[in-house]
Amino acid sequence: MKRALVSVSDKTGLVPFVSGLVELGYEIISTGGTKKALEEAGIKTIGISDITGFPEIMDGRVKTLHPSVHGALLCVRSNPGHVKQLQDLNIDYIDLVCVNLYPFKQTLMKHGVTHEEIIENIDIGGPSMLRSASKNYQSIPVIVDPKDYESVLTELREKGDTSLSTREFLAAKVFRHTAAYDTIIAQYLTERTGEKYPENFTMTFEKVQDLRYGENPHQSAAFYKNFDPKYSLANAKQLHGKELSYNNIQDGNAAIEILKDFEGQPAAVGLKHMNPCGIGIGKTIEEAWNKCFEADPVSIFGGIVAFNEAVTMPIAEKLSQMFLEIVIAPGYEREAFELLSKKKNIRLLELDTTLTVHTKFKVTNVNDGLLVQDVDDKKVTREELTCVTKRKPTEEEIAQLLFAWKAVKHVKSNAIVLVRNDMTVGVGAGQMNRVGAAKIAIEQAGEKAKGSVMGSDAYFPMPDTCEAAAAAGVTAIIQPGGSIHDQDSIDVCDQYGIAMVYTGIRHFKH
Ligand SMILES: NC(=O)c1ncn([C@@H]2O[C@H](COP(=O)(O)O)[C@@H](O)[C@H]2O)c1NC=O
Repeated sequence: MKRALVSVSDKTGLVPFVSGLVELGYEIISTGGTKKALEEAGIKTIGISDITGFPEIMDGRVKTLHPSVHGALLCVRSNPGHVKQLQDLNIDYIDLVCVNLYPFKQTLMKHGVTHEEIIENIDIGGPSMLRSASKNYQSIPVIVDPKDYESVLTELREKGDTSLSTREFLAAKVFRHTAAYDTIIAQYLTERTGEKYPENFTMTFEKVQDLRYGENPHQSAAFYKNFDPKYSLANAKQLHGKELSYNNIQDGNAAIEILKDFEGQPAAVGLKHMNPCGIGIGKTIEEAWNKCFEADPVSIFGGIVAFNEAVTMPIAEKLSQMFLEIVIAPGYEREAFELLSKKKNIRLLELDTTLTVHTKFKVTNVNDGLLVQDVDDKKVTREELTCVTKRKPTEEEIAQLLFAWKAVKHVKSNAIVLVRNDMTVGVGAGQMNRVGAAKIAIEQAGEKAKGSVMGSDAYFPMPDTCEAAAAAGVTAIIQPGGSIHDQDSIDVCDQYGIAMVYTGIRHFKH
C-alpha cells in the first residue's frame, strides 16, 4: 500500500486532496493539527508518533524530525544498500509528501507581533521534509502549494503515478519555496542585527504577473513584488484598463517616487520615459493638475499622470480628453471614475499613499552583478541652504528653489529643471553635458524661463550653465556646489544679479 505524509499549516483544499489520495488507495500519515482536521472530515490517518515511536515534543518543535521519516524520504530506491538498510530498520517507504510551512511571512506582517512569536513561526521540520523528499524526486512527488493538488490528483488518477517531469517540476518549486522562506527569515534577523551589506545579499519576490513583453516586444518579462509592498506601484490596485506593460510599471514607479517628495501638499506629476515632463503643486489638486499639464502640454501625450489626492470631476474631464497610458491616484470621485473608465485604453490605478514607506535599498543590476545602495531620500531644508552670491534669494525664490531641488532629483543626470510659480517649466534630462541639459530646459520653457529658478542635480564644472541661465532670465539657482571652478559660476551670477544657493549634496540619477 502506498503511503502519503501530510503535514500542513495552510489547510486550504486539504480534505478534497487527501480524500482523493485515499480513494486511490493511499494510507495517510499526518501530524497533530493536520490529523485532527482530516479526522474531523472523516478521514482516518496514522499519527506521526506511530511512525517515529516518539511523541511530538516541545510544543511541536520536534515531530517529524526522525530517521523513520527522513530515511523513508531519502532512500534511493534503486540502491540495494539503501533499501536493505530501510528493511533492516523496519522503515517503510513514504511515496508522496504534502507539506506547507508555518506562516512565517504572515506572522511577520501581523500588527503588534512579538519577536518570540516570529521565531516560533520558523518552521524546521517542514522544510526538512520538503528538502529530503525533493532531493529524492526520482521517486517522490512533493506538493508544497495547494494550487498543485488538483493537477497531481488528476495525474495519479489518469496514469496511476506522477511522471518524472512532474516530480522534477514540483521539486524545483519546493526549493524555490524554501529558499524564499529562508530569505525572509534571514532578512528579518539581518535587519535586527543591523548588518547592512552582509556577505550574501538575498532577496525574494513574488510573481504579480507575466507581462506581454519587456522593454521591447522581442523581450519576455514578468513583474515580481516584495512580499509586503507599501506606498509603491507594487501595491497599487488596477481598477480599470488593460494589463500594465513593463514600461508602464517602470514609468508608474518613477511617477510615484516623485509624488513621495511632494507629500503634504496637493501635487500632480506627469511622466514620460522615466522623467517628469511636468510637476505641479497647488492649494487644491485641480490647481496642481493644471500646473502639471501647463508645464508641458506636448510631452504629456501618451504619458502617465500621478496624483497624491483623489481625482475629481474637473480633473477627469480634462484627462478624458487626452491620450494617457495610466492615471495613478489614492482614489477617484465616483463620477470621475465613471467618466474615465469609459476610455478603454486608459489604465486607472488606486494607490494607498498612507502606508509607511519601508524601502531601504535601491538595487540595480549590472551584467552578472548587483549594485546595492541606500535609497536617495536625503531632504534639504531651507536652513541647510548656503547662499554664495551677493544677492540673497527672496522668500518666493527660496520656495521655488526648494521645489526645483525636489524635482531635479527625479530627472536623469545630467539634469536641469526650471521652475516658476509652483510648476516645472523646463526639464533638461539625461544629457552628457550639463549645459546641454540647461539649453534643453531653457528652450522648452521659452518665455516662461524669464523669472524662473533653476535646479541642477550636480555642480557646475564651468560657468557656461550660469551664463545660459542669465541669458534666459533665470533669477535664482540651486545646486550642490563643490566644483573647483565654483567661483567662475558665482562671478557670472553676481554679474547678472542671480541669487545662487548650495545644498552641499547632489542628486545624481543615472
Ligand atoms: N518540528 C517538526 O518536526 C515539524 N514537522 C512538521 N512541522 C510543520 O508543522 C505543520 C503542521 O502541523 P500540524 O499538523 O500540527 O498542524 C506544518 O506546517 C509542518 O511544516 C514541524 N514543525 C516545525 O518545525
